[in-house]
Amino acid sequence: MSCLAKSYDAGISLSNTNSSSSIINLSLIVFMSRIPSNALLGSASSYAAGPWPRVQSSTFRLRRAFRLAASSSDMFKYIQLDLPPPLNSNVRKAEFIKSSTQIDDCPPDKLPEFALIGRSNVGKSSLINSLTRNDKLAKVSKEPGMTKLINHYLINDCWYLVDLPGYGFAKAGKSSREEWLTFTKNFFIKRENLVSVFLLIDSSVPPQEVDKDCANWLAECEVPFCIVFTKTDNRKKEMPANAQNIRAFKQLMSEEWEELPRCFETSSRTGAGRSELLGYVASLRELHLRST
Ligand SMILES: Nc1nc2c(ncn2[C@@H]2O[C@H](COP(=O)(O)OP(=O)(O)OP(=O)(O)O)[C@@H](O)[C@H]2O)c(=O)[nH]1
Ligand SMILES: [Mg+2]
Repeated sequence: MSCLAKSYDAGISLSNTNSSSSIINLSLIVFMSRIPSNALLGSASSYAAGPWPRVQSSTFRLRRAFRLAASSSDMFKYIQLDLPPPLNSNVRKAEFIKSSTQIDDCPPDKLPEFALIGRSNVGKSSLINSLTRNDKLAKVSKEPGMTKLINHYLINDCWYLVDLPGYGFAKAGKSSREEWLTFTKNFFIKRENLVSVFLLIDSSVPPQEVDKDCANWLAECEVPFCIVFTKTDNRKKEMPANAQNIRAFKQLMSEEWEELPRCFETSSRTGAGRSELLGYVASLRELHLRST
């Protein structure tokens, strides 16, 4: 595979290329190309309260595994690891553990975590309920700004889903936007056991600049993430079709990204994309275990 990465992705792409032997072919793609700082930081700063500090590679163990694969800041490496298929993608048990106002209050154990971020109302809490098949687990509301704290949900007693407050809530004042930034910045930077982030994008509306900015600063912070398009069942009147919105968002990202992070198309109403996302989580957990 040859590709000159223009911007950079500290992500993982999973593809089942060898179904006969039931081996998940885990393609670990690490782009270590220099980011066009004006494009990236310029757009990110349009809604960031301040410059996002770079994350130390030692902060995330999984990330350290990515780093080992790259030898220079202007190269990308493509490594394939053969892993057994995800064995434990079922959700047998899901429980709310706690809400935290700050990182120090989060559960102290080191179980692998997957955090959901995205604009207010994009469907983060609904996705948690859909993944766990429990409509009462996370609070859902038509009104944006429902989730205000870091909420930890323990799955099968061995990993966490983390619901975070949404961004881009127009009615939120400057101080609450800054609060959100401090909140999530700290979470991404300090949380050692954060394996990956799901960046949720509403497929029922055309691409939003703020979502692309969010993807860019996740990359800038070297936070591994995948993109989860939500509400694929929800066709809004007088809006382009969801598939068209998804294509347009990918197109927008491709202007800066040589290779996009892994993408999922989901609906919390119909359960579309649920098993794919859970399979992805299971494989990442396995990789995480191997890298620690
Ligand atoms: N049609 C449809 N509606 C959805 C879907 N997911 C969420 N919604 C609706 O979107 C609204 C917002 O959902 P939430 O899950 O509360 O969104 P959130 O991202 O957690 O919002 P905040 O906590 O405010 O950041 C609710 O009315 C949900 O019923 C989906 O897949 N399809
Ligand atoms: Mg919510």
